[in-house]
Amino acid sequence: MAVLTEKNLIQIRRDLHAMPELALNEFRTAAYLEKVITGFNQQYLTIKHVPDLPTALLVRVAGSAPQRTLGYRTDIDALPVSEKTGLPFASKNPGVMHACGHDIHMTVALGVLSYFSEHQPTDNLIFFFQPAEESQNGGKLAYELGVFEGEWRPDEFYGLHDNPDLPAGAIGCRLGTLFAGTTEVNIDLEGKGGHAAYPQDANDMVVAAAHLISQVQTIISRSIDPIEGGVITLGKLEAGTIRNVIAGHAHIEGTIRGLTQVMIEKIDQRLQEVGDGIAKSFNADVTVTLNQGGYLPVENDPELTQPFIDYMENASDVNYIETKPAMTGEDFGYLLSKIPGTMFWLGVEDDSQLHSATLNPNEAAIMAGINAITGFMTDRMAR
Ligand SMILES: CC(=O)N[C@@H](CCC[C@H](N)C(=O)O)C(=O)O
Repeated sequence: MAVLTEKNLIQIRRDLHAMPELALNEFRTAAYLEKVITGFNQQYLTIKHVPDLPTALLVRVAGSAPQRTLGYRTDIDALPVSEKTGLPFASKNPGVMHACGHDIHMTVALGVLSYFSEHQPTDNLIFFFQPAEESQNGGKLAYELGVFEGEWRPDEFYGLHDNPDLPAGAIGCRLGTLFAGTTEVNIDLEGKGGHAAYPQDANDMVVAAAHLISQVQTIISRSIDPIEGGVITLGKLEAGTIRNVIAGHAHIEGTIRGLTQVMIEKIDQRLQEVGDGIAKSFNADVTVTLNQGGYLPVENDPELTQPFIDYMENASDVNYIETKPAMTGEDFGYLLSKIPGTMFWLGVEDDSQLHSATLNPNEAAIMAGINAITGFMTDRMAR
């Protein structure tokens, strides 16, 4: 097959959109990606599987006169969101949706790979199709499995995230921190259930959870420097079974975000303290489980990011926009803590936000993204 056309790419994106899979379960997605890739010119390509991370896929493109190896990473997982776009190619997997645009990410990566499979690069290229970005930190898992050893280790790593707030096809970036680090939070409150009519004989975990949730809101407003900021979102609460039974258990899930590691650790510590305080005042067992995994702040390396920005600012066909740091998280932060590189935004212009059931990225971003990235990589390899 020759380089993928815009028509091929749109079809690929729609196929991928219709078959979203959750973190570490992306088996059909990985098989689809591999099928597309095996249709490319194989002369310069080597495909690598990772037995202990079976939905990961790596492809190496051998350079003609390599001085270095450039890495390009895309994430491939979806979210537990029930799609409400009404699109003809909407998710066929009930309750699961590419609500974060990873279908666009994968399509752009395939487009760039397709280009370099026909136009041999001078440097080596590694494409990493990464499972489990939304949870389970697939990037960290891969790194710890030694996936990037030997000739599979990039010297510099690049990756994008789509952004509905930017015009379709625009490239957004900045020096330094692009995305927050995050900590996943689980809180279990254990008391004593009982009859709704006899609260004196029970220990109500709905009331304890309500107090905990309210107190947690004071961490950002009262303990954190407002100039630095931070976020705690408790997105899930489960407690009780019926109106006239006092709940003896409550379970809360959430996420903490901060732009520095110090900030994340401070918020983590305050959350633990609030949990301990609620345990004492409600005579409950409160277990706060915090897991940062690989979601470190995404730090763009200044030496590599400045040439990236220079290219994007000066390329006649790129709409470059300098962006502010965002409180979204990304486990590419972990990979960038090991291998220097740059993460950037690709504008997909939509009224719906990331993680929304109505997200409908503008597909014009696909070709614009591919052109910007192949252009940048070609320029980078010439230096
Ligand atoms: C870009 C994006 O939306 N990323 C996710 C990453 C999830 C981080 C982690 N699992 C957590 O929830 O703490 C995000 O929610 O920002």
